[in-house]
Amino acid sequence: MQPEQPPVIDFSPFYGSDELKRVVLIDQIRQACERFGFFQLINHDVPKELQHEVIDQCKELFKLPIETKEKYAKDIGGYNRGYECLRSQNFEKSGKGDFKEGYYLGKNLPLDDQYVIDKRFGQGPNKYPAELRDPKEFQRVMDEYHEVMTKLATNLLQVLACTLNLHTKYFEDFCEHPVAALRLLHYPPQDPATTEVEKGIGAHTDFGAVTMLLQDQTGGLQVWDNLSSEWVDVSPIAGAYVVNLGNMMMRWTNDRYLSNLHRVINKGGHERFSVPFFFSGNPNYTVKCLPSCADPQIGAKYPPVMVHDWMSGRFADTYGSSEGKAFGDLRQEVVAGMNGNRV
Ligand SMILES: O=C(O)CCC(=O)C(=O)O
Ligand SMILES: [Fe+2]
Repeated sequence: MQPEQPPVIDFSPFYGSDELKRVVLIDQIRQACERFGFFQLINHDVPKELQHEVIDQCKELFKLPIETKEKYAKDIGGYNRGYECLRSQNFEKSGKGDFKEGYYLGKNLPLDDQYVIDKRFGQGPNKYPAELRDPKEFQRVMDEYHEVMTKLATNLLQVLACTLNLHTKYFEDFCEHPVAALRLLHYPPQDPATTEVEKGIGAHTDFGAVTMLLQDQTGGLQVWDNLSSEWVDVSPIAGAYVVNLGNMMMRWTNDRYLSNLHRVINKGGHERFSVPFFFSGNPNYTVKCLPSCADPQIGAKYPPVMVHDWMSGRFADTYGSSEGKAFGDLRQEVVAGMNGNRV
């Protein structure tokens, strides 16, 4: 089997009124979710200028001295916001740690928000570094971008509902007051002479429902192609989102849709910037096998789980004392899913 890149899908029919084009869009997304769990989305409604501003602000942020960035460390103060230094994650456990630094942001919630009071996963205030050249502009760009991406994810979930023969509004409650994180990422250039062991980010699957990633033109992202058993590049397309489903969506669809392995190796000699947006839904929502995905013989393979519990558990796995699941564990989980009975 020849390796294949995930498909590029035109989202414009979502905004139009041509029913036939909508049906084609739904079919394309369904096939991509079953085959790869990955696709690239073009002709969405996120302004290109805002995307450029986000990448520019990333560059400003990571230029700050390490002592300044460490003042905003993710480990200080909870809420899953702030800076994570180079090598702080080690997905494959085989090398020195992933060669990237990151910065988590979310919706900037006040401390008296009920979800913050209830200590719901990922709900809280942002950290905006005061040392930036223009801190106010950083905040404006990130807050605006978070809002626009929340809307795009909500729109995409409407289409996903249709791909699963569910009502367009099926995921509406799930999309209310969502756990939604922006992760600004900076990958310094790797030494081209190093072995494959060195990774920008080691092979892993994402935890949540859907991830929508903005990447610059550097390249380096790869996804596992199960049919050819090879890593394939996800080549940068200016302005496009690399969309992938997370483990929660795989579980929700009873393994019908795939949460696929991906990794980054940045050997092009340039620094790389990317910004994944992780959408995981309302923390109080209970995810249980979708009605259209239950297996005729065995029904649901997994018990229901609350979004808050699922996300807290998966994050503890990755950032906890054991520093994450080994590649083998994650892989096994995904392969088990792919071999599972499909509806
Ligand atoms: O930077 C990328 O292209 C991938 C990032 C990623 O997979 C993640 O943060 O989960
Ligand atoms: Fe990822």
